[in-house]
Amino acid sequence: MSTTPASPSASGTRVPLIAGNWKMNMDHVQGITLLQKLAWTLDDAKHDYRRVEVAVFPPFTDLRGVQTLVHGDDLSIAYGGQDLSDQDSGAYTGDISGQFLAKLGCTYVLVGHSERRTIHGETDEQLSAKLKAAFRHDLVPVLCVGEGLEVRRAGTHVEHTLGQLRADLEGLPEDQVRQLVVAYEPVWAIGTGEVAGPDDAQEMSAAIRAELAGRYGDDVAGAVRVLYGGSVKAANAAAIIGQPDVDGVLVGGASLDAGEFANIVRFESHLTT
Ligand SMILES: O=C[C@H](O)COP(=O)(O)O
Repeated sequence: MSTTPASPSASGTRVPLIAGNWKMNMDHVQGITLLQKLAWTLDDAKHDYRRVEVAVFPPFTDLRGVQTLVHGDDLSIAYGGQDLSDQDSGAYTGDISGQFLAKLGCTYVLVGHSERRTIHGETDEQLSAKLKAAFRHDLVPVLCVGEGLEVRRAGTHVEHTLGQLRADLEGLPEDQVRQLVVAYEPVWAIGTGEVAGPDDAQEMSAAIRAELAGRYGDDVAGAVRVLYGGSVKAANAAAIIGQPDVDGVLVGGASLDAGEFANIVRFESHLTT
């Protein structure tokens, strides 16, 4: 049964978002199978999508198939692109416009994932332009920020991550900032099995929210969802999302297994009361 995907309510209550980033995995056939399995598993568990929102970020080549399945089967799973160009059209070989993602029914788009920052050398200036491009096409950006191991060891991770946030949000109006999702991803914990503890996730999420409150006011800061990403599994998701300033998770490897990802979505059922 479909319901409109959840979003933060007008009262400021933040609906948790469980997002699966498939990265460069799953061709368009495998992607459909994975999404079908995920939807069936969550259906069997009578998952309430208004209570916990679910989104997937497949490779670009999967998006048309994902759109067809989501619409055809009336699924409540949202989806988005893993990146977008800061331009809308033109001679930019290999790039994908936000306009194309919007036309494919994407709700979200990842901006500044650490693999884009490190492997592709994306700068904060480019990411700031990509955020603006996303909003031009009514896409909700999931802005990824976070520090590498050396910065963490030096103890300057909060300052470093807030510096990225400030630079990326440069020039963005308040009404757009309030729609954002921010994902804190300590790079040293991505795909390594190393997980920042729930306290680390809370420390950074609270710092991000305080930064937003200082610049845009409590109302805006209270609306922005802050996710944690880095080796999240069903076994550690509940403790992380249980933190007061953590509003969900951005999952890589574990999102490629429908059963494991569904268990992360159902994190509330693993909470001890
Ligand atoms: O986008 C997802 C993050 O990079 C985390 O990936 P991971 O769960 O495989 O560590």
